[in-house]
Amino acid sequence: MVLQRIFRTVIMGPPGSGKGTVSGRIVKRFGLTHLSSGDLLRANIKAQTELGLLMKSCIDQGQLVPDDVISRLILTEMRSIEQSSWLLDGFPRTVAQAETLDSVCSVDTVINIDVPFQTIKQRLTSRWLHLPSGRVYNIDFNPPKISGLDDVTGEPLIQRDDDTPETITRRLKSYEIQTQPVLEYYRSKGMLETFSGTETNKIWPHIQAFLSKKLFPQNETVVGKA
Ligand SMILES: Nc1nc2c(ncn2[C@@H]2O[C@H](COP(=O)(O)OP(=O)(O)O)[C@@H](O)[C@H]2O)c(=O)[nH]1
Ligand SMILES: Nc1ncnc2c1ncn2[C@@H]1O[C@H](COP(=O)(O)OP(=O)(O)O)[C@@H](O)[C@H]1O
Repeated sequence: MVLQRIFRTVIMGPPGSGKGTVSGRIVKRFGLTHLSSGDLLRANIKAQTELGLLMKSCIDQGQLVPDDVISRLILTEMRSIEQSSWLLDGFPRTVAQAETLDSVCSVDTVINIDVPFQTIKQRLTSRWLHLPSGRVYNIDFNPPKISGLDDVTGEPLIQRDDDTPETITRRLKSYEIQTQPVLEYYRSKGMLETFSGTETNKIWPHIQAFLSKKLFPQNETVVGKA
């Protein structure tokens, strides 16, 4: 499917709401380039860059990394894919970050996945991750074909150091205090589209229909006409 113009979207939601899972589906269905702040930070930690080493303790404690650090990282990455349509996952997480993003580009729409915190807590302790690609699994929801191994590469999966019950509680708190105001920021600009539920498979068809309409308005069926 070829897009007629550059399309930029942000996906938001509390930790564990399914942003990575839905992003994978959006990439597959609409061919947007996925930019994930969490994946970028984890790649830096894995490669033991100076930035990665500095940020690891912050992330493991369930705190947000400083605005200037993550903004620089994301904007550098964004510049390298300037001519592509993209999907930004995990950024912005503060109003200051949203303002920085606004100052460099215009975003077409913001997708907000709204899942109750109680549902999330269960999910995150059984999350498994393929670090190089960011592919996520869950032992209850979408287990890998072979336990502990990535379906595509056969490489080992890991559990994130910040997916412990105590850190999850801290991340949810920081979401409430620092990130929920970003929803208000986008809502007041008329850019926010919220999808609520407890199951990704039920939320996904609505997101897919919404994006189809945004990306390919010419394909919309005209109801009521012969
Ligand atoms: N049980 C269950 N797990 C899900 C569902 N959707 C996603 N997950 C899992 O929940 C965890 C968090 O999802 P993820 O996409 O990583 O969320 P993110 O932190 O918002 O990016 C992963 O282990 C997913 O496989 C769902 O509908 N039900
Ligand atoms: N935009 C951001 N601002 C500050 N910290 C961030 C940002 N994105 C990611 N991080 C850090 O990386 C951690 C993991 O992010 P992510 O993979 O997006 O996790 P989650 O599953 O919590 O949505 C966050 O808890 C935070 O410490």
